Amino acid sequence: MNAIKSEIYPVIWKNDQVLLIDQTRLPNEYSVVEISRSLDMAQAIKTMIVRGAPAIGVAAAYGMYLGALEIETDQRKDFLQKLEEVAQLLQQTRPTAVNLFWAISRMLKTAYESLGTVEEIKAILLKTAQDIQQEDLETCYAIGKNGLSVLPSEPHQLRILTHCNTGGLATAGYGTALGVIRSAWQSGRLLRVYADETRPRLQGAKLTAWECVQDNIPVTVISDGMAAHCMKQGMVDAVIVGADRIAANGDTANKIGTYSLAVVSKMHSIPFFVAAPLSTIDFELPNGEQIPIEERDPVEIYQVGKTVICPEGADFYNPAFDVTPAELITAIITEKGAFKPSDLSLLMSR
Ligand SMILES: CSC[C@H]1O[C@H](OP(=O)(O)O)[C@H](O)[C@@H]1O
Repeated sequence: MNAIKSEIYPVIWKNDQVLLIDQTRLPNEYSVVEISRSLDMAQAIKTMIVRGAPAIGVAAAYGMYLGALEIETDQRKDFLQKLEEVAQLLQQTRPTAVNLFWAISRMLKTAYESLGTVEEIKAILLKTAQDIQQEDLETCYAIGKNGLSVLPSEPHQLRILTHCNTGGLATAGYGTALGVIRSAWQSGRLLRVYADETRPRLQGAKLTAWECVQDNIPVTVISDGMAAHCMKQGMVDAVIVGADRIAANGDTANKIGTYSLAVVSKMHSIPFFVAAPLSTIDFELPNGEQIPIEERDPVEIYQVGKTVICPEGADFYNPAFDVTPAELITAIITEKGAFKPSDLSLLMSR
């Protein structure tokens, strides 16, 4: 079997600060940003210093605690009112990943349900943020294990294509889709990963490739446009991606480019899996039509590094996510097991 390192934790609580791996500087520079204020945490999420649906949920939870520390009152009502303002600040950072809103709601619920003093509430908020982080790490290990049970049985060593980054950097650690890939590697079930570079922010080329190299997992980086060709050439046995928001019927919002991967996978009868924690499922949304799709600054399209690659006069469109219809998804792998999209309702209130 194969050993892995997988000690990549993008968010660390240490000495009354949050330490974030600066994911905008990887893979060329491993640097850590120290966050002590809720405003700085909001900025870190918006600028993608920390990114990845579960990871921004964990980051937002600590952002709520940092915001609570900034509230200087011992009056419960006043404290809760100001904590709502911190929640709004963090909710305005990125609209698609439901994990962010789930984590903020859980922190607010904790505060409202706590009957102690303001100081006692603050202490419980820290514990809740730490619980959210630990639970997500354990969830990723469970997703990794559950993913093994649905991977194709042949060939024994699989060639798995993935999109964007869904590893330790995108979660509390270990990863969702990349967590399944790690588990396959540890079990001797993986031959190679094909990582879409994932324009425009290049999370695949920069982050997934970096995580695979850290764990000595064979990885081939391809441009997004090559995925269909690789499938047509018979180079891919399965596709596994993450998710930012899954509607109740299984429609899934994920990094832009996921939908086209699903269409081509269907065309070539290649199983297409989504790996995500229950905190990514939005049971209040009946289908994917209402999932808010973040549109980011066009500079991400027309500038690569410091080089402008497009002429003056061109227009730009930069949606950060797209929605894959449930009928294109073979199974959704969660910490509770793998489910057909049509069976997601079995997971409600689990
Ligand atoms: C563990 S799934 C992470 C999910 O989030 C990513 O988006 P972003 O890099 O913009 O935060 C991408 O959609 C991944 O699939």
